[in-house]
Amino acid sequence: MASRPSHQLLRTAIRAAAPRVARSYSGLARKATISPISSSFKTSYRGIKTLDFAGTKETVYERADWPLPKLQEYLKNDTLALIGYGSQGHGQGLNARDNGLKVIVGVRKDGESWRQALEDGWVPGETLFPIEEAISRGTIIMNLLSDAAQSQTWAQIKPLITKGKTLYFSHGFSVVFKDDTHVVPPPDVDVILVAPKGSGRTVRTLFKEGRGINSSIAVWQDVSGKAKEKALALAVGVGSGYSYETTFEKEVYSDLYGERGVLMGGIQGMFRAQYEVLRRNGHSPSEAFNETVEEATQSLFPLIGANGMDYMYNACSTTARRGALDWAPIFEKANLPVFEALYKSVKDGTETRKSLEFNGRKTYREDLARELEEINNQEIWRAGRTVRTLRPEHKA
Ligand SMILES: NC(=O)C1=CN([C@@H]2O[C@H](COP(=O)(O)OP(=O)(O)OC[C@H]3O[C@@H](n4cnc5c(N)ncnc54)[C@H](OP(=O)(O)O)[C@@H]3O)[C@@H](O)[C@H]2O)C=CC1
Ligand SMILES: CC[C@](O)(C(C)=O)C(=O)O
Ligand SMILES: [Mg+2]
Ligand SMILES: [Mg+2]
Repeated sequence: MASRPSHQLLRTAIRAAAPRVARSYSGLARKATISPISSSFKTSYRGIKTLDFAGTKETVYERADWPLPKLQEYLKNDTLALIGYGSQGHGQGLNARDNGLKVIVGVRKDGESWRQALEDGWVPGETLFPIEEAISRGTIIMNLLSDAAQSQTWAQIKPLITKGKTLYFSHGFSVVFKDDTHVVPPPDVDVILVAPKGSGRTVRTLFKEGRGINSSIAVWQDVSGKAKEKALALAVGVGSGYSYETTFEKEVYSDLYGERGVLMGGIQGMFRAQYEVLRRNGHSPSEAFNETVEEATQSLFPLIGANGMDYMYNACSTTARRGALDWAPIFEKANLPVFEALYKSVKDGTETRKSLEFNGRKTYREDLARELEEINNQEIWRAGRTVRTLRPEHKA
């Protein structure tokens, strides 16, 4: 088994570093007029950590740096204007509201998002407004419109983002690909990024479980000198457990790449290819589905998630281990050129332009829904629906 730091070791390292961190945060505590941070370190442990990630030292910021009273105090004069109410708007908005922050939502009046916001308890005229009005009322403008809509609405939105406000994104897309999106923030506002590394639905469920999503944070423009601090506070506010520092560029390249690759497109393609070959060789739909998707998602992938690849291998037969070890490099070699092509397509803006064109259409919702319905009707996923009905938790 690969070695990893024990919790005991981690706790010892954290205790040893606590006084140094407490000192470095005492200045911050004074500026923010909050109770001295050193006292909270007596009861909670150090939130900021330098950890060794496979030989590279990186800094990770933890929620423990921002106990709720400190977070609320820090943002007490701010109104978070959350623009857009898709998956992230829902997750981040409800978490920030539950954290006691002042949050308002801005969406198109009477659109689908308006309806969903109403369902989640946002109140028209109090916490729910048309986009322009929400931006005017907010101090921290959280642009959570779809990436295509961020570009389309920029000309109307930009003049409302006045000096002293903070512009917040959850993706580096709009500002990094400015030649295509034309999103160039005003020079007199802080521009920050908090990008949860997971679906907005998970941002919400992990928060409700008392856990937190991993997020990337970055600063594009620091006018106040406090942009990073704000990003860290907001990351906690919207439900992050751990924040990893990056740049807008690195975030958008890795994110567009990952979702097209292993996270979504790659895994879909791999599942389908394996299933098809099983079917061509006379295996039944249930057998092909169980051996491809059900076992992966219900048994083996959670083992990787919990304890790593070696753990999953060791939980499988020696027969499986031998064969998988032999075939892994073959898959790696076959996939490497595909991933190289994908990264290039991301970095040169091809993926951005395709996304802007497609998701900028008036019919983007129906067009996406139509394609997803086609997938839903593929035999593999139809077979999956029946397999899932047999799960104990399934309710007829
Ligand atoms: N989905 C996720 O889990 C993640 C998303 N992100 C990033 O977060 C941001 C938000 O993404 P997500 O939550 O998925 O939202 P979506 O991409 O699903 O966008 C939905 C929102 O955009 C609005 N919208 C779309 N077109 C327009 C338009 N022309 N004018 C005004 N509003 C429009 C919709 O309003 P209406 O209902 O009125 O059409 C809705 O509120 C993006 O930058 C994304 O990359 C980052 C991490 C994960
Ligand atoms: C993997 C898709 C994602 O990047 C995400 C949930 O993190 C997205 O854009 O939705
Ligand atoms: Mg993404
Ligand atoms: Mg992502």
